[in-house]
Amino acid sequence: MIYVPNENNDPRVNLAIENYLLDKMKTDEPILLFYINEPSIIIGRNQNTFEEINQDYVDEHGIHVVRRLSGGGAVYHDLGNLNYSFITPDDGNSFRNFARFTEPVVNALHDMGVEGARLKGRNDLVIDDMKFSGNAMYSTNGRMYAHGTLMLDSDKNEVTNALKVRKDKIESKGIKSIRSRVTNIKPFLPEENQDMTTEEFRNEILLKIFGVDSVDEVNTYELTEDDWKNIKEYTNKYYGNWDWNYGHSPEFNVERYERFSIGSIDIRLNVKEGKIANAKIYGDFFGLGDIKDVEEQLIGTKYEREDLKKVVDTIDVKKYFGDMENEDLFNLIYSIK
Ligand SMILES: Nc1ncnc2c1ncn2[C@@H]1O[C@H](COP(=O)(O)OC(=O)CCCC[C@@H]2CCSS2)[C@@H](O)[C@H]1O
Repeated sequence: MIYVPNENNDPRVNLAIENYLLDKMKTDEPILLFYINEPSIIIGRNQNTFEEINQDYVDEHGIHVVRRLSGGGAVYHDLGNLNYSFITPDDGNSFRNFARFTEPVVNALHDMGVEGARLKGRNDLVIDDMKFSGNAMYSTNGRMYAHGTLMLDSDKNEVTNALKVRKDKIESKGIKSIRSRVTNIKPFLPEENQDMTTEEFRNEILLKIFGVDSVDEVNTYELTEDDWKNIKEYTNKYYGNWDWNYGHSPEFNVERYERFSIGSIDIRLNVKEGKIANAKIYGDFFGLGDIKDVEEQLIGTKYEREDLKKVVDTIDVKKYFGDMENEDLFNLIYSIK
């Protein structure tokens, strides 16, 4: 096994490193990568980002939103969460065999005194039936990775707040995350280890997985300047790019209705690849202009705060709707009440 040290905390970079190692480091030896992310939501490959996150909350708290290659549901990461990733050749028997890759981690946890840790169901690690680790896999061109989270000391409130589904009705063909009771590992560690940092926890797990007493004994590969050049490309092209993180979502519909002093407004949007593909506005308001003009102005706009705000600000709302403000229209289309 080869260990690739990594102290990066940016989820866009971390997922790029993992993707790069999968594509380019063609070795038969399993590679072990760890990463710790700043507050972020990591969306499953086939999910609808718009549906999985609380966008207003995410914007207010500067939480990253990044889509990964592996399937499964959305998870929340912060600096109290350690992610591990085994990158290996795909022998054809390991895909969906979660036990194969979670076993070394579960054993490491047992060695550290977390006795109750075990695999439950398809892809969860639990203690007392409470989840502390979600796992997923991705396979391409004869190579695969199996990765998982380890909630050592995450902010559990944030897990709920950031992942809260938007209140407005969004119909989608995406896969919904399974909501489960979560726990941190920390309270289950022996008392003398409960003040461990996430990095110290990582180093312990590393030693246990390699079965050695010191980091010097771990077979290590340091990323080179050339590796970094490639990793930056992956970051820009995918994980740092709105089109991948949001635009890749399945098509969905948004329906918003509100009664204003000028009458009711009912907006129906169809969003494809993250952009408004169709817009219909109904209601009993008295408009001067043809509402079709407004619908056409909305078409092609990204269903995203800044772009949408720019477009809505150019609309002469008084002409089309009567006594209301551009902000009212924006909030109706986008914000959560
Ligand atoms: N960090 C973390 N760890 C464990 N469980 C979590 C976490 N965040 C949220 N959840 C819970 O899991 C469900 C989603 O479970 P679900 O089974 O739908 O999805 C997963 O587990 C996917 C795991 C992906 C792991 C990757 C590893 C490196 S990058 S991300 C969510 O609704 C919460 O209840």
